[in-house]
Amino acid sequence: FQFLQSRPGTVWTQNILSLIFYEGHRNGTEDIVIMDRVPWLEYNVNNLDLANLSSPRLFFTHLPYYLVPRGLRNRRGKVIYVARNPKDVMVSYFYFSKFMIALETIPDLNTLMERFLSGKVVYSSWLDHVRGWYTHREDFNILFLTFEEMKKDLRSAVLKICNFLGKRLSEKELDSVVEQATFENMKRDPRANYEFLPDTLVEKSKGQFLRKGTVGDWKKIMTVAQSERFDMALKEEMKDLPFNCLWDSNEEL
Ligand SMILES: Nc1ncnc2c1ncn2[C@@H]1O[C@H](COP(=O)(O)OS(=O)(=O)O)[C@@H](OP(=O)(O)O)[C@H]1O
Repeated sequence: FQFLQSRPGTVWTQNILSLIFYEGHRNGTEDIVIMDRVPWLEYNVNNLDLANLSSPRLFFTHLPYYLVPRGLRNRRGKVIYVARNPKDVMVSYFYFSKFMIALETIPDLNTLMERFLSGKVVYSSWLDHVRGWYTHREDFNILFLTFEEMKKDLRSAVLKICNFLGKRLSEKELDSVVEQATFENMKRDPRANYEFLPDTLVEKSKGQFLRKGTVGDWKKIMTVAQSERFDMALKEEMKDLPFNCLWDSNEEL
């Protein structure tokens, strides 16, 4: 199982899980898109028979902790929660909303920022989402990861996932997972780059699902005033959560 909020690196983690668990995905002999390898829990897009998927069943979701299946509360099933610097999440979503036809295009960043901070966005408040999952962590068998640590040391992140899920890979297999999960290689992999999305869902001239894949892109688009407004709304609230790395000022671009 895997649980995430919107734009934190879902597709990235889906791909890592597919590469870890499916040899045919890893060695390129099978051509199954990651959406079918690790399907969406709350929205069965491709009408898969979810109950009868082979074990271990892998899903992704963007749901808050209180909406996921009750069985997970008894630590039946494992949860990987991936968090990302909320400024990067918001900026990524800003571009994503132009690209996805079903999402309302938000005209400017200030408008999005106020909605983002008050939770009036898809999947609701970033802060409540992260805080909810973190404060209820004892109820779940859960591993917290950040986009930033995955970016800094992908190999260690993949190893953490393998250890958590009890999957042993050889050094060679691990190298292959890490290599294929880099941003550049995922962009080239038609099973992972989401270019399979039809024109009825996305406006391809307006962007890409895998856009930049960097840490700190917010610095290029948010003004100092916007960043301060963001800090004021979130930093105090987050001081008891162990996600300070998300705010590290040494983030690379
Ligand atoms: N391999 C790899 N390395 C680094 N970054 C990656 C990778 N794969 C996806 N991404 C980036 O993740 C962002 C998309 O997030 P999600 O997949 O969570 O989007 S969604 O919620 O499912 O719509 C989006 O971020 P931005 O580029 O900042 O927009 C993707 O580019």
